[in-house]
Amino acid sequence: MYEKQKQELYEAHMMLERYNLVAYTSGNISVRIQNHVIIKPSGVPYSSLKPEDFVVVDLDGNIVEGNKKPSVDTATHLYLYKNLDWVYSVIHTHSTFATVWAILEREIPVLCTAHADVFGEKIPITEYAPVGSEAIGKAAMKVMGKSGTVLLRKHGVLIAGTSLEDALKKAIFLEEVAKASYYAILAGNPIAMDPQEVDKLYNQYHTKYGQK
Ligand SMILES: O=C(CO)[C@@H](O)[C@H](O)COP(=O)(O)O
Repeated sequence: MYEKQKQELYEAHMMLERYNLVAYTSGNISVRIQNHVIIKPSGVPYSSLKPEDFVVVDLDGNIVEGNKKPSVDTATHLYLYKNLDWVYSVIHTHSTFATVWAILEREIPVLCTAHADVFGEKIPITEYAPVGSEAIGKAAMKVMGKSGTVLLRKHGVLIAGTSLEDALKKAIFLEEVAKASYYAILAGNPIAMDPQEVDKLYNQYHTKYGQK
């Protein structure tokens, strides 16, 4: 089933590795196709991951196809798909600088234009939630805004996207923004951007930037 989508999902996982957003087995991506979700198998190192390893589950978490155990974060991903109809891809990472903010239990304020462009709001942080159930998804939804991007307290990052490409882009830019903001705070006392300017940049970026 879904050979093309499994190949795309495999390549997306390789992108996470290429951008140094994951290490060894950490993190995972899923995509939704109608009532099915394709997700990374649990605990398989990126170096030995293959497209045919990906697991197809239904929205209740029952395995539809695959001979490996699905990601330990499957319930988290499914919670977002079941509760947010615009979500077609979910990414979880422990990307280093974003996780530093999560460990420090601090949301990321909007300090630079790249943050305003892509996310259009601060990156919020969830309450602490344990791995392995819907708890992380529930905690994420309590604080999630229009960016679909949250820091998981003491854990890492959770991103909801309208597509695999949208979620990947946010995962990559989040780490860039988390890194620049971390260094800015280390070096001085940066001031958060004016909310009106943030809205303006966000709207411009999402309606005019690139090949639109
Ligand atoms: O954060 C966690 C577990 O604490 C996960 O992201 C693991 O890092 C990857 O789990 P699998 O997707 O391989 O089950």
